[in-house]
Amino acid sequence: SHGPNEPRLIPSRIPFFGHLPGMIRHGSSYYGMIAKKHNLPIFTLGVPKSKIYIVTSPQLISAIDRRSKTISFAPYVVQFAKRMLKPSQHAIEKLGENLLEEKGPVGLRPETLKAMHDSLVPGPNLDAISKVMLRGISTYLDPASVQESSGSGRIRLFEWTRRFVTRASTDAVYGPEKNPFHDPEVYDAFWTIDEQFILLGLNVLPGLITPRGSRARKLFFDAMHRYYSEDGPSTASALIRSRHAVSLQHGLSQTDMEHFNLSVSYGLLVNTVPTAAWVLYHVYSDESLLASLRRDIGAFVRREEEATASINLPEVIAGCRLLDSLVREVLRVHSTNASGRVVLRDTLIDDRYMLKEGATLLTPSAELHRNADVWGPTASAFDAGRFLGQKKVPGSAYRAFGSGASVCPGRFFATNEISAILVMMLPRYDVSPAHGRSWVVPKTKSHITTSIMTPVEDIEVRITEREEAKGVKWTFTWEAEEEKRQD
Ligand code: HEM
Repeated sequence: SHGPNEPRLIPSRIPFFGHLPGMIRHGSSYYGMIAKKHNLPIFTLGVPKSKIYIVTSPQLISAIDRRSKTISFAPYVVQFAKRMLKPSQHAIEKLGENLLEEKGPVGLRPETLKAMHDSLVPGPNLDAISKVMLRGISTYLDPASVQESSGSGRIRLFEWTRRFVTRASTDAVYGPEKNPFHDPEVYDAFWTIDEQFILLGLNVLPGLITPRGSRARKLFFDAMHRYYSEDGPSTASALIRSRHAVSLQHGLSQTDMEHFNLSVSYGLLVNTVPTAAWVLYHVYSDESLLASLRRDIGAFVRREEEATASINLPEVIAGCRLLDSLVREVLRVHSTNASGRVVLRDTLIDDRYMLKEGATLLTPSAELHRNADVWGPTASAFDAGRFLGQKKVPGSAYRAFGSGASVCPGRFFATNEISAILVMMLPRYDVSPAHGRSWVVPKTKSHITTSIMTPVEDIEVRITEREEAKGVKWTFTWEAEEEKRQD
């Protein structure tokens, strides 16, 4: 049934399955096709046994964000846990408690989320993990390591980025001393789980449907078991320690805590890796952007002695506006998340639209990021400087990290890491396509669980040290200035 005040139902010619085949065939671009045809700020798509509201207007998103308790992201978190993390019944019950937050922000889910936000917000905790991350990245990006990775002369850009971002991010979060990802088998297992995500997520006889995925998940859980048994969390970041404390308070078993780390690693890695690789691609494939950024970053280089150079990362991140704009623009252009919510109780939004309990609500980022009413006539083009001169857009129109109560807690860390990679690369290295002289714009694909598009085929490049960088000893530091932050 469909109420008169519900968002308009878009009819489908396919009985029973409704819009499901279109959604499977076209992925998130299906919503854009329908939005364009009907030009509606919100509409309903029927699917078997349920309905989905699609929102394409930033104003309505703000109204929805204000109702985050009844139009909630939390059921997705519970579903993710049930399908992917092999939790105990007790853990699932705990996670599903107080979903509507009628007792206030208490319970496993809201308290864990708060612990994540608190430990990743700009401040001493974020500085501490950024420092460890920086150390990890600089080891991989020193000339000897880059030379080693170039073995045959070619580097697969996304795969290479994945290697050092995984290492540096997990060292930062799990602590460099006992980080389970040091074991190459754990690294491979994690990325196999990602590859087999859809099959594992079906949660039906995974051992038969995806033996590889199933084995990888077991290997990952076993590694986390060793980490917890060796008191790994005591050597970890505030993020892991505070999650650990909340889990203990809610009586989670050690096994559940170990398993829940798959979701931590997932959030930590799967979007940062492709974003960092895209940033490198966009800068190195555009000579004038490359020159501008080298000039702007150059202003932050200290040369105290002959043949030495140093950069303090927080200064560049705070002061280089083009770098900031570039990272935002890469995320805007390649973002493809649906930011799902579940309507937990009938809710009226904008005094007009009645959203019914049990329905799903999606705010597809790609659609909003291409909206010319918001971004102007160049909405579909890549423009690294867009955010330098951009007229004010509503915050809810920029969807790369979601918004409202479920906004990504890792956004500051991710931005620090992506910026750090660029700042360490640009002064020292040239990157050129391995085949031919010109860069080819790659075809892209989306992945059901990640928020960033990836190329259908990896981009092969050559990385060479710049003449002017040879023989110079580079140092990269993370010294945050407390006073600056308080301004
Ligand atoms: C470029 C990198 C990243 C992108 C594009 C990204 C994007 C997103 C998006 C779109 C959401 C969903 C928000 C919503 O639906 O409203 C999200 C949620 C989340 N992200 Fe990120 N993320 C990134 C990096 C990170 C990092 C580094 C971490 C961990 C340190 C992280 C942890 C999380 C967590 C835990 C959630 C779930 C929040 C909740 O439960 O409400 N993300 N992220």
